[in-house]
Amino acid sequence: MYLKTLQLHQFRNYRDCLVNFDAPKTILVGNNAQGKSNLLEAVELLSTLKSHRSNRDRELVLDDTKIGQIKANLERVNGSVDLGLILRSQGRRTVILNQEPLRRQLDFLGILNAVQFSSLDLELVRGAPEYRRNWLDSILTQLEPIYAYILQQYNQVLRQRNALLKTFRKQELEGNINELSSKDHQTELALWDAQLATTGSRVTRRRARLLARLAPLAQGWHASISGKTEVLEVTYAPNVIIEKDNPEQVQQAFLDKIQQRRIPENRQGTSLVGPHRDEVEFTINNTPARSYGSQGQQRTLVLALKLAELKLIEEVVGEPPLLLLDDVLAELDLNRQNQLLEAIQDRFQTLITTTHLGAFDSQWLNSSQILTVKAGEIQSTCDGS
Ligand SMILES: Nc1ncnc2c1ncn2[C@@H]1O[C@H](COP(=O)(O)OP(=O)(O)OP(=O)(O)O)[C@@H](O)[C@H]1O
Repeated sequence: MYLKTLQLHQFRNYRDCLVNFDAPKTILVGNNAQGKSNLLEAVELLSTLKSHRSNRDRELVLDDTKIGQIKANLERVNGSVDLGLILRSQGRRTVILNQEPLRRQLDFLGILNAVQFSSLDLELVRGAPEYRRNWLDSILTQLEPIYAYILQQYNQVLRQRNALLKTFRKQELEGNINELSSKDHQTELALWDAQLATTGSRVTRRRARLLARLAPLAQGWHASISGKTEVLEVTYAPNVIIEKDNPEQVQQAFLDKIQQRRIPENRQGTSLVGPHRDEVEFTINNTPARSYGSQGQQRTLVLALKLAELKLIEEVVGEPPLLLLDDVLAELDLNRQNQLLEAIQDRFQTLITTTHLGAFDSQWLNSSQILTVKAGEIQSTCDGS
């Protein structure tokens, strides 16, 4: 797929801006805080309807204005698509596909596919398990937009079950509980247990399937970037262990584990079983990458994960997704830059932000459109200037 134009109106620090992308690679160069990442964020929003930097639309709309807009024209194999997103500093968003506002946001997902790679992604290796869960979830949403709905349902059940456990715990501590109310609690909780198991097993099974496909791709890339000196293992460590991808069996495993954890759950007043406690483990040559990996190894690992993501989305969607490199290319040494260049060639449209062009391999510079970003405005930089 190919992003032909991007138009920003009152979005972040852009008042009005139109960008025509006329090469498979675009380098956005500029000093700090000029709006380079904001532009990638706009593409991310069109892709997932989420920004990894903000949950509040108020922050996305230009200060002192009420409505912001992102528009794009995307070329896909089966034709051209116009995407639009209206953001309000107060109030709901409007998503627009081919000039028609959509009732369901779900129908907007999966049209523009993109893989992001920023320096924050090192947290995938170093950070808390939540980063790795969010990473799996964002890939799944791109591959299978209905997953956004499945996850939302699970989180809703989890919130309600947690609220119930908290209330029971409070009543117990206050001594406000008798045999009858205790029975009522058990009955009510059993209903939520069943819902947690049903919705949770949908999440777990999808994450397991994703990692089964992603891990060998990441392993291949890691071996190639490290010159075959390192072996990467990517292992899904779900909170509820699944033996077979069978819905009934997974739900039963959930219910069994809930039963086992009943006492600590009641004591802590929160749900201890379910995919909100999943983990993904990375080991390099049998040592955990999180605690023992060197900076260089961790960077190689993240690059391998991103390349795996790119390939998998391409396989499943049937078209190469966009690649958004936010301030990471200049941090890669020339060997890794070249690996990346070889991997993407001209097949994956790539938008790259950087504060300086000096660290780029000349092959990158020669094959890219270079745009200068300054205080929310964009100028094209002609060759040799
Ligand atoms: N809602 C908003 N309205 C106006 N300006 C905003 C808004 N949100 C962010 N900004 C401004 O956008 C700028 C940050 O832009 P951005 O994050 O894209 O930086 P960048 O060019 O990628 O820089 P760096 O190289 O430091 O990452 C800041 O000046 C910030 O004040």
